[in-house]
Amino acid sequence: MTILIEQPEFVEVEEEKVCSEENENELVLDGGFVVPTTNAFGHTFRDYDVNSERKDGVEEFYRIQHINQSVDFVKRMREEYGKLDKVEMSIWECCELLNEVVDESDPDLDEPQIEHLLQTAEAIRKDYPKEGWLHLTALIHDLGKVLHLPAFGELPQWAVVGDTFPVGCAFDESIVHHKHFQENPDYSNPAYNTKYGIYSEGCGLNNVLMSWGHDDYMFLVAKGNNSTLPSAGLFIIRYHSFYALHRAGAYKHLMNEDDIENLKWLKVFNKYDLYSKSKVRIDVEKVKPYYLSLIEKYFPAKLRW
Ligand SMILES: O[C@H]1[C@H](O)[C@@H](O)[C@H](O)[C@@H](O)[C@H]1O
Ligand SMILES: [Fe+2]
Ligand SMILES: [Fe+2]
Repeated sequence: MTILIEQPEFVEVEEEKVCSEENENELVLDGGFVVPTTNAFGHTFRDYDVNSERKDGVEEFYRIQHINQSVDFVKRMREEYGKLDKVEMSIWECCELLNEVVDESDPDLDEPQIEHLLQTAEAIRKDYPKEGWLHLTALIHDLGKVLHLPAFGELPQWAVVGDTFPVGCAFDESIVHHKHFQENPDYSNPAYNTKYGIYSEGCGLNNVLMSWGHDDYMFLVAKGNNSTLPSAGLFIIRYHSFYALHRAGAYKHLMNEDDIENLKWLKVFNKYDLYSKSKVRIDVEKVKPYYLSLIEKYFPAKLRW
């Protein structure tokens, strides 16, 4: 197994943690973070079928997302947004901008996004106090949602939020509201609808086109601005919405060795991303200096977006 030098080492204690988290009944994460059993609406997390006030809106969101995310669309978006010619601003300015965005795909959260960023980062910081890169990754993982704002072309929600999945090969059954893929043009295209489609065994996720949204965009921003975040941090940003992989274990045949290593950290991260969503507010001014110091360490003062 190759471990890259700048890569944070996944020490054994943490490896055990990941394993114990796989036990469905395990409610307490080592380090003290207590996983709540219900979300702010009194339902279990990520339940897309329960009759909640958000159910219909969320399903409609996924219907449109599944119809429109195709190989052609993704290629166009990556090209357009890879230019990074829309806005110039700092990471913190972007955190503040994100306050304007409410995510229509999320059955568990209807708070402004900055709350979610800080809730995730502070929860993970408590349990992994030494991993500054992980705290910062948590703070910025959803910043790509600014794509929904006018200055970024005001992309519709289906091109910004929601779970992501590969395009160019068959859509896995484990993807939320899978039935709506039937109307996607790629669904009946023989070049794109087989297990491997345009990919090959172990080709590496880096070579796989993912449905377009805030994950891949923020990855392009971090890369394009020469962030020094370790590859596990970049991987978390890029694939945190890829639940078919990190939750259901689908598409493993496309992963390479680096992906397998990085996935361990993504699984750790996901607990905090998902279960820290609550109505508990964080005192922004109090924690701001700490995050500013991390931003300074891993990013330039101004970024191209
Ligand atoms: O609704 C949520 C939300 O959009 C998250 O930001 C995304 O990462 C999740 O995968 C998605 O299910
Ligand atoms: Fe996200
Ligand atoms: Fe998130």
